[in-house]
Amino acid sequence: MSPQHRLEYLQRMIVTAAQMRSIEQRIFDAGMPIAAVMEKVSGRLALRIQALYPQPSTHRIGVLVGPGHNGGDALVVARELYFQGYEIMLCCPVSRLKDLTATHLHYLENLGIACYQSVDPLAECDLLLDGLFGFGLDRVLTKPISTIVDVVNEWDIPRLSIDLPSGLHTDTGQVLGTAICATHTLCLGLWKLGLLQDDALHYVGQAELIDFDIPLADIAAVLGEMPSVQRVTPQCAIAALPLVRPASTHKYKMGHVLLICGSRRYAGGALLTGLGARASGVGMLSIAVPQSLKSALSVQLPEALIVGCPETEDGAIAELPASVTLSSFNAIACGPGLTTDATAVVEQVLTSECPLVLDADGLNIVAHHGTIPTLHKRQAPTVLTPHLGEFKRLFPEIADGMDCRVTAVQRAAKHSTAIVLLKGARVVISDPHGSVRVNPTSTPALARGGSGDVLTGLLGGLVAQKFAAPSSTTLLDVVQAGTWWHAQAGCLAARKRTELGVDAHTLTNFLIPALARQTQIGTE
Ligand SMILES: NC(=O)C1=CN([C@@H]2O[C@H](COP(=O)(O)OP(=O)(O)OC[C@H]3O[C@@H](n4cnc5c(N)ncnc54)[C@H](O)[C@@H]3O)[C@@H](O)[C@H]2O)[C@@H](O)CC1
Ligand SMILES: [K+]
Repeated sequence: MSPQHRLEYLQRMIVTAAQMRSIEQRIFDAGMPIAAVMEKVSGRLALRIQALYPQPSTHRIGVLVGPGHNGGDALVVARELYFQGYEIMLCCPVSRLKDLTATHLHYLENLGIACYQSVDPLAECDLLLDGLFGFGLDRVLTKPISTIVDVVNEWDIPRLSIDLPSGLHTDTGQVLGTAICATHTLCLGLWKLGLLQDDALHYVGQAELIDFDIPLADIAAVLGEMPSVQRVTPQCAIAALPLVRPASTHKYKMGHVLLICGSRRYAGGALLTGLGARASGVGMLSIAVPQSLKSALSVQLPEALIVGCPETEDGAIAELPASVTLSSFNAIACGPGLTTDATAVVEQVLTSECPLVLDADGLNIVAHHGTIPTLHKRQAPTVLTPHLGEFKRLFPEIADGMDCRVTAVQRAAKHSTAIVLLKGARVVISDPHGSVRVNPTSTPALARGGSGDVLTGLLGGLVAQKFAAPSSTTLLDVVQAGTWWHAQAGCLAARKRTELGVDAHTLTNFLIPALARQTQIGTE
């Protein structure tokens, strides 16, 4: 495998602490000495740290040393940086160290490097390395370590965590008492699940993977040939998008999506969903809205077929006109701006045999009817796109006390037989078989009213294209690709316009530029 393919493969992998330990054990059992692995890891860490924090602007580095091999890594990095001319100060608040860690500490002390139990002498450093705990952390931090963590978090000094910020649970990303709030996290070998949990993001800072040549066979032996939990990468997202259209195609072969959205109260939801669907490249776009929105929407989306529907007194869609045949569409996306008055329409689409993307009030109506029994009656695939509040309404038993978004979404998808996409800073998507995708790149600029409507439209258009023509791309692939694309548009818009400047309408204008940019990168 070429280095580029290896890197792409590693970027997709996610491990729990138990899986990492099994992989590590296989390497040791095969004959690689533990000390040699530590040297290798730390050599690569030291190179990266020098690139991120070059001399002379960074000169004095404080190193927090814990009892295990995370502390050992930190000591070997400290030794290498010392020989590169950095001034090193150690803080090791524990007396019982693992043997290898103790040996390295002994050598550093013999080199004349000062090691303190207190952290106070490190207050004037230019950079702090956090080697207190890695994936071996198994309980809540207590004094004096918890105090040290709290003290350094107050200092105005960059903090670089080795493997993961000390104090974070490796799998759930939850804070065990307190945790280092890192500027950078250099994750070793394989991405730890906890770094992809929303609760952890405040602590993780800029995260990077440091490859240390774990044999792929050992990864596959533990995670499987097709690991069920994966990160979304640009390559796999781009591969699932309908970018190359057959030369002799026509509009009906490129999918026909029906959007059902909007109400007099939430007229904008229909437009944003429509603009998202338009960007998907779908061959035909039909939008069912309350009759009173029809003329305004026709002006704003001239290429779409706008279907005016009878309205309730409050201006919600009362029913679909008899002229609409649901089975003639390749996909339906339903929900944004509907209000819960549109119950009859949602019931109607649920009984259709058309692939369905459900969002917003579409989800609330399903939750009201009982999620699992309602979805079990469906013949065609369903994609649910809840935010956390909607997820709790849809799956109250699963959401109750959930500490890991990945396992919660996995369970929700299995129980409901739908694809479940849980929105958040790190969107998690699972199919009913338990295959999970986590989108690792996004922007808080997307935390804004209407950006979900854009996603629903985009997904609707992509799903319609998938079902319009036979393809080997799975529905999960399509949903992860749409999620990635939406996030990339947010990132590009935030770069050009600041995070404040990414209203949902603006976001739709960045969908195509973001894709154009990424596909050039992806094919280079
Ligand atoms: N997986 C791998 O292949 C490699 C792992 N390495 C490093 O080794 C680390 C894992 O090493 P370890 O297994 O020694 O684990 P850690 O270094 O994370 O620490 C575990 C030690 O801390 C103690 N401990 C756990 N929670 C505590 C708490 N709240 N308060 C006080 N003590 C606590 C444990 O009893 C144990 O002695 C990784 O994160 C990484 O930095 C690298 O050295 C080399 C390669
Ligand atoms: K650490």
